[in-house]
Amino acid sequence: MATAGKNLSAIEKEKTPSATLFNFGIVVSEWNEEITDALAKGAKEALLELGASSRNVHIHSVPGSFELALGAKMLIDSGKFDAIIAIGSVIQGETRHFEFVCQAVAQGVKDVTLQTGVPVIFCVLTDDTMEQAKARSGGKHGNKGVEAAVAAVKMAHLRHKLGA
Ligand SMILES: Nc1c(NC[C@H](O)[C@H](O)[C@H](O)CO)[nH]c(=O)[nH]c1=O
Ligand SMILES: CC(=O)[C@@H](O)COP(=O)(O)O
Repeated sequence: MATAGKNLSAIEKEKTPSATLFNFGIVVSEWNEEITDALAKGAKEALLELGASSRNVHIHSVPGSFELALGAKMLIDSGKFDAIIAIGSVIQGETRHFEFVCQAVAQGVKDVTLQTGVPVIFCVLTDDTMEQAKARSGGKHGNKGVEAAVAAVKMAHLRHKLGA
């Protein structure tokens, strides 16, 4: 199912554990900050709705999506977080730079989460247009930050349950 068939802001509370026990780091790209700020707001609000306390949700910014993987690794290395949400918005420009940034951030986030064993949730919009990005950061398709928050809680809970 494509995003168009989903409400990214839907939280199925009966299927989502409590966030009360966990500490969350959110690393946010400054590029397209209208979009990334909206994603971060949605993610934080969802974490609080799921029981996290505000003092256990820490938001840090990086210049662009390419830096998200290293930013996530820095937060993980602090030893303070049970899960990380990596937030970015990459929008196609005139050149192939879009392809390289998208590939780098996807690969980088995957590498960091697998190397460390700490959940790093990929909340990076990769859109052709600003309109598509707006639709997925609080617009007609909901907010991908909410979806990412739910994923972060589920993965933190699974890691805690398995003692991983
Ligand atoms: N064009 C976008 C970028 N580009 C910047 C890179 O992410 C990176 O910060 C730079 O190459 C320096 O290393 N970043 C986005 O997040 N979104 C874009 O649309
Ligand atoms: C994703 C990008 O880096 C891109 O937005 C930059 O724009 P351009 O390809 O026109 O240089």
